[in-house]
Amino acid sequence: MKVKICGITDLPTAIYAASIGADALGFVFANSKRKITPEAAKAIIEELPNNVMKIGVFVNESKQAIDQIAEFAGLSAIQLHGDETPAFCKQFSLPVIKAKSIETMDDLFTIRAYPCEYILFDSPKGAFRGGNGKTFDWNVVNHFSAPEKKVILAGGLNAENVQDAIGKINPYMVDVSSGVESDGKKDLQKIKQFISKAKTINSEGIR
Ligand SMILES: O=C(O)c1ccccc1N[C@@H]1O[C@H](COP(=O)(O)O)[C@@H](O)[C@H]1O
Repeated sequence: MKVKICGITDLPTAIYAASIGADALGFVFANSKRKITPEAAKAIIEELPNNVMKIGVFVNESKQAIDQIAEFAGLSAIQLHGDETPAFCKQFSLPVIKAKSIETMDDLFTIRAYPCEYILFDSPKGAFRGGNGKTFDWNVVNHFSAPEKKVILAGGLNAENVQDAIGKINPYMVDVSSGVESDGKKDLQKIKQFISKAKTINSEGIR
């Protein structure tokens, strides 16, 4: 199972997560308690191995700003976590992850129209557009099928629930932010536990 650790704001955490198997790291450029400047993200990204995906998280940002930050910081993919349309998502040369808040089955119809390689299922928005540490009803998405898309599961995941989530949904990747923090800061022990749990379960949900 692939793992993304989101909301990276410092180099030691990024290096540690990459060294123990994180496949992707997320840098939030949107309004968030984890917001990072393009300069700080660039300084971290320059030190990371090539095989780790460097994902920029944006909410209702302009294409021009996204392109500028992506090139400056050295991003390898773009996560659009706001109200971006399918036409907006189509314009980028980097891979796009379109995030969708899931409440009812209707939310699954709209996501199929997005011309994106990746779709990300998250909880309904809270104080911020994402990163609120809340789960959603996984039953809504556990029969979702779109063979041409890679599904990323997010929203309130942690070391205690990630194996159940994988067993139920069998996503391409799991994404966590709040669930690997203590007192609002990334917790290396929690990152280690999360990655270890996510990577010791197969697609049939067998540990
Ligand atoms: O992490 C944030 O602060 C954030 C802010 C704005 C948009 C998205 C954000 N993060 C994404 O939110 C989900 C769920 O995170 P959590 O594990 O429930 O805290 C995840 O996709 C993050 O990439």
